[in-house]
Amino acid sequence: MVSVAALLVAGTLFVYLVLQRRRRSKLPPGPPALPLIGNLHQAPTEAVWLTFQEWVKQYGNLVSVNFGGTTIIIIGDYDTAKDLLDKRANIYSGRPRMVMLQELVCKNNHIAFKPFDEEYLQHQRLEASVLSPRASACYTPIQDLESKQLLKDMLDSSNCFHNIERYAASLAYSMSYGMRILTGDEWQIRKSQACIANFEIAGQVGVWIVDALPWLNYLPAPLAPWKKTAATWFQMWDSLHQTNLRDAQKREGWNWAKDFVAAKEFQSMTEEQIAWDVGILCDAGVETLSTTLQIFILACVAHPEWIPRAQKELDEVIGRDRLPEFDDMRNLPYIQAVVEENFRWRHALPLGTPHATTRADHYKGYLIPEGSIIIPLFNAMRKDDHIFDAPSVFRPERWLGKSQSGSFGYGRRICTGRHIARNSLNIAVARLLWAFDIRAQDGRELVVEESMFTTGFVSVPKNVEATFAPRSESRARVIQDALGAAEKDVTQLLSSVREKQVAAGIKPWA
Ligand code: HEM
Repeated sequence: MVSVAALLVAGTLFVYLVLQRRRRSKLPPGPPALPLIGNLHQAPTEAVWLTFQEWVKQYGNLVSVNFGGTTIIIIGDYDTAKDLLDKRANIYSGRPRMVMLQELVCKNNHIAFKPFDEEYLQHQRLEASVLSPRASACYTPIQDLESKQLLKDMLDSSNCFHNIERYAASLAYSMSYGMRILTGDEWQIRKSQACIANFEIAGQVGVWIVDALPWLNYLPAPLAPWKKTAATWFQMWDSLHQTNLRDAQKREGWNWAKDFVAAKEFQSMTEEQIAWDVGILCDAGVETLSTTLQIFILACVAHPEWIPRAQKELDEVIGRDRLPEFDDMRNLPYIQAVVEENFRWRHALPLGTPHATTRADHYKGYLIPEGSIIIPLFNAMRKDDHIFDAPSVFRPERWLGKSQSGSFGYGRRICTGRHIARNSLNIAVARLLWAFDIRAQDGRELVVEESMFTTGFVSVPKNVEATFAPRSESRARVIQDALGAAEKDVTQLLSSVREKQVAAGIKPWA
C-alpha cells in the first residue's frame, strides 16, 4: 500500500515538474528556479531594482522569474516597455494583487492599486476633470507663488531638502484642500509622512507572508498578526484623509475636495472613497515631485559641468531683471533637457511601477501568462550603456530636441498628475538655476552612490548639504520683490484657477 501511495506522489510530482519545465521553456529567460518555490529564495526585499538589473544584464531585456507561483516579467529597455505597456494597454493595465497594502492598509481605496475595471474607470473619470491637460495648464498661479516662495526659502535657509518638501506639499495641499503649507512642519504633513512610511513597509516584497499566500487572510485575527498592524495603519491614514476632506469643505473658495464632493455624477461613491481619491492625489504628488527635485540638487553638486550652459541660456532668454515665467519654457530647450536628463539619471521610482496582465499574451515568441506581474525596470533602461554613453554622467545634451518615454509610466495607468508635475518641475528648475549657484557645501563634487538613497518604492536621496548662493545681489532683490508682490491668498489664487478652467470650457462641479 505504502509503495502505491509513494508511486502516486512521485508520479504526480513528475507530471507537475514536466509541465512546469514545458511552461518555463516558453517563458522569457531568467535565473534557474527551484521546484514549487521558483525563485522565491532569490527574491530581494530591499532596493529590489538592483537584483532585477543584474538579471537584465545576464538574461536580456525580457526576463521572467517565478515568485512562489506568480510569474514576474522584468522589462529592461524602453522599446519593449512601449510595445507591451503602451501598444497593448488593453492587456497590460492591471495591477498585481497586494493583500497587505491595498486590501488591508488601504481597504481597496488606493486608485493606483485598483484593478483595471469599471470601478477604477469611474474614479479616473472623477479625477480627469481637474487633471486633464487643459485643466492642468490652469494651476500656474499656484505654481508661480510656491516657486517664488521656494526661491525665498533658499535665500533664507540652508535646509534645501526641507524647502523642496515644503514646495511640493504646498502645491498639493493648495489644490487638493485649499490650504497652503507654510513651514512644512504642519501636523498634516507630519502625519502624512508617517502614513507614507507605513505604506512603503506595507508594499515591500517578501515581507508579508499574506502577499505570498493570500488564503492566510481567512485566519482569525489572533493567528494573523498583520491584520492588527494593517487596521492601525488604515485608521491613521483614513482619519487624515477624512479630516482633510471635511476641513476643505469649510474653507472659502474652490478646491479639489469640494469639487469631488459636489460631483453629482459620482454620488454613489461613499465619503470614504472620495476622501481617499483626493488624499491619494495629494500624497502622490508630494513625494514624487520632492524626490525628483532633490535628485536635481544631487545632479547639480555631483556633475556641475552642465550648469554654465543652462545659465547662459537663461541669461540670454530672460536677462537679469526678472524671473523665468511659464511662457518662457518653449524658448528654453536646454532647461527642458535638464528636466529630461533628471528623469534619466536617477528616477524617483527606480523600479518603475508594476502592471499586471489581464490575459495571456505572446511577444517575440515568448509566452506572457495571464496574471503576470510586469515590471518596467526604469533603472535598467536609463542606465543602458548600449543606448547612453557614460550613463552615470548627468548630461542634458542627450535630450536636445528629444524626450524619453515612460518617465510617468505607461498606457492606461500613466500618471494622471503628469501635466501638473511637469509644470511644477520646469518652473522650479528654471528659477533655481536662474537665481543661484548651487554647490556642495564643502566645495567638492559629490560622488553619488546607491547607499545615498532609501530602498523603498520611491527611492529618496538622503540629505545633501548644498549651498544656494544668489548669482548676484540684484537677483536676490528680484526674488524678494517678486515674492513681495505676489498674491498669497490661496482662495484668490484658486478662484483665478477656476476662472481659467471655466474659460477653457471645463464645467465646474463645485
Ligand atoms: C515628478 C512627479 C511625478 C512622477 C515622477 C510621477 C510618476 C508616476 C508613475 C511612474 C506612475 C505609475 C504609472 C504606471 O503605472 O505606469 C504614477 C502614477 C500615478 N500618479 Fe504620478 N508622478 C508624479 C506626480 C504626480 C502628481 C503631481 C499627481 C497628482 C496630482 C500624481 C498622481 C498619480 C496617480 C493618481 C497615479 C496612479 C495612476 C493609476 O494607476 O491610475 N502623480 N506617477
